[in-house]
Amino acid sequence: MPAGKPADVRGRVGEDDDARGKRGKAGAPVKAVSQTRGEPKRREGRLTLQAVVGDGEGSADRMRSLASVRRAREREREKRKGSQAEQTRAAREVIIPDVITVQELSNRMAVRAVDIIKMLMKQGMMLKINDIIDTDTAELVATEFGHTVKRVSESDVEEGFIDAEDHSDDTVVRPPVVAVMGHVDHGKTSLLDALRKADVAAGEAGGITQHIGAYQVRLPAGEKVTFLDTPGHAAFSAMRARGANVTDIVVLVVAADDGVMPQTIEAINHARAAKTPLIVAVNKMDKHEANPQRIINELLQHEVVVEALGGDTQIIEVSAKTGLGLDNLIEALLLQAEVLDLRANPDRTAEGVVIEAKLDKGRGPVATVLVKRGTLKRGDIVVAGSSWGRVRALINERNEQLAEAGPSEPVEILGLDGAPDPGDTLAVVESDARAREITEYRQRLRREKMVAPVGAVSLTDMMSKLQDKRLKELPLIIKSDVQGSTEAIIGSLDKLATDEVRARIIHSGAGAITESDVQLAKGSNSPIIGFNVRASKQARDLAEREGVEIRYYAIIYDLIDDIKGVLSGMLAPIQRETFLGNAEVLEVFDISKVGRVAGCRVTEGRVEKGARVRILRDNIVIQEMGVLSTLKRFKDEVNSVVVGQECGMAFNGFQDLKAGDFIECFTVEEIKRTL
Ligand SMILES: Nc1nc2c(ncn2[C@@H]2O[C@H](COP(=O)(O)OP(=O)(O)OP(=O)(O)O)[C@@H](O)[C@H]2O)c(=O)[nH]1
Repeated sequence: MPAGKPADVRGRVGEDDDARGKRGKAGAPVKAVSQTRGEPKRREGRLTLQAVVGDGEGSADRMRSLASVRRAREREREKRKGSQAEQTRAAREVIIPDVITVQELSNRMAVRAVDIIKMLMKQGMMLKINDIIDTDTAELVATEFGHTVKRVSESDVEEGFIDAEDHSDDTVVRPPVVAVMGHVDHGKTSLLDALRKADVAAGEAGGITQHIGAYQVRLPAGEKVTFLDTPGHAAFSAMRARGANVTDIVVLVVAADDGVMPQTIEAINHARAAKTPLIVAVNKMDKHEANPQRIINELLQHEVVVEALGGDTQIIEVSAKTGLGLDNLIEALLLQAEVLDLRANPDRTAEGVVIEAKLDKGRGPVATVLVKRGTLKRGDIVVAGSSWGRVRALINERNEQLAEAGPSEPVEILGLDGAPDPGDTLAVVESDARAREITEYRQRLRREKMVAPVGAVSLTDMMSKLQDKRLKELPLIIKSDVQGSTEAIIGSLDKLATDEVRARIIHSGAGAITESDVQLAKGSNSPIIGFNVRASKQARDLAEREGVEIRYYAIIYDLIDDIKGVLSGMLAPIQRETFLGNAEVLEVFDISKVGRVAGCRVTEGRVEKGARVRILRDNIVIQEMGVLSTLKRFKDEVNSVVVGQECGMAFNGFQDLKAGDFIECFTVEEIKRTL
């Protein structure tokens, strides 16, 4: 290596750091820079000075100066050792995820980033502060600095962040969260507006004054109902696609003068896929052409059975225009809520779901959060999606500043450092550091697309899940050019169904594949089948982002054949056993290191190493032993021993083996079944 190289390299790194320092990064790198840059110059200076002010004996002086430099270096090394000892004294357990930036590693080790960069440079790695290093490198660095290392998987960062599954402490009754869905122009918006008026404070000052994505109606008897006030199923399924099921009850609005329409059916399928109960509001009852009976019949065709017909769906006749039946609708909601027994624990750290979020010019990022459990308080440190912040203000739809918000309460929060996405979970964390750790991880995940979208939906995935026997139904969404083909496809798929496996059609219809279909697919874990139709650009993009598979077909036979293949994969394979031979146990020895060894004679057929064995006593199976791993003839390992020959077999873990037992040897073949 040329003599000037190290200084050159150092210089370059110094400049890099310097440049970064100027870009306004933390103070530490800047400080580190001056030292790094100063070091070689100082040394150079001393060298020259010693040489010049010496007693003129040239090379001797030079020798002395070199010696003194050496001593200086010695001292420096000692000093460094000392500081290293200091670091060792402050050794800590450094948590290292799969991927970490130099900066983050430096934070976690409490070591200057520049020192890490220097160390990496010695290993031949030229890295900058924001560069990512892998776990092995990070571990090497951390141990060099005298720390111990705990490796965690990236996703562990989120561990314990949210425990949405544990509802054991959900003891207090909470208001229901209601979404209004239905066909275009059937009166969703009008109904939501009319319902606002049911609020006790609606007429007075302090009524609902701003749209925040949801509002709470307070009823005279003290009950509350929370309405998501973005009508339609787009918002509902967008949230569900992100894994957030905030809606407890769906109000399905059907105009009495129009009846069940394509979007009514879509809404039914969305609610059904989310297992959310429906209440049907037959709207526009003030119109003389209103025909509620017709709607009951049409709903029946879509397996929505109203109470009058022995089903469990409440149907309420209303008019958003005149206010007719709104009391009944609210009563129906409260009744349904009671049946659902909706509960939450208000006395815990809050968790919620983002319903809307925007960047407000004056107020910065604003997110409406529906609190699911716990109580969200001003001052809480929260993480929502890949944003975080300290809650600066909580504002409700009446424009009131709140100190806290409890379960099912929608509130706008200020204080986040960015706008999260609707459907993102919000959770309170204990510290800024924790919040930063989670959001940095999530941002990185987003930036680098390090992993496929969580829970990607594809037929191949399905296949492997099905082989795990976790699923016996194949959920599908089918879109085709005309209703006739949809029906033909569904008819053919139905014929494939057996007692063990079947296709379950989550949603079907004629027309292009829409974003709503993709969201439904994501939320219900089903691939989309397009027959002679294509997905819109937005739907395609969304499918790609969310990892939803769309398969296109032009020939029904191909489609059915593919699905048949997937369903066949769902059938548990048949296990076919082939008998190889029997061996009688003559004597049993305990041999140290090897364990139980049986001296046997093959009485029938043959025994084979690698085949399966079980132990029989008086022709009764007393133990399955798995695979025969040790088979010896005299001293040699052999692969097979035939009838009449003696052999030794080792059996660990079965103490009861006795002379006179028989060892049955067999193979097992898994035979795939087809439909
Ligand atoms: N006569 C009568 N008209 C109604 C009633 N409810 C809504 N309308 C009218 O129906 C039309 C559509 O109502 P919206 O509330 O906008 O319907 P929507 O379902 O929200 O429509 P989109 O937002 O376009 O999906 C409007 O002209 C309303 O005035 C009702 O109860 N009676």
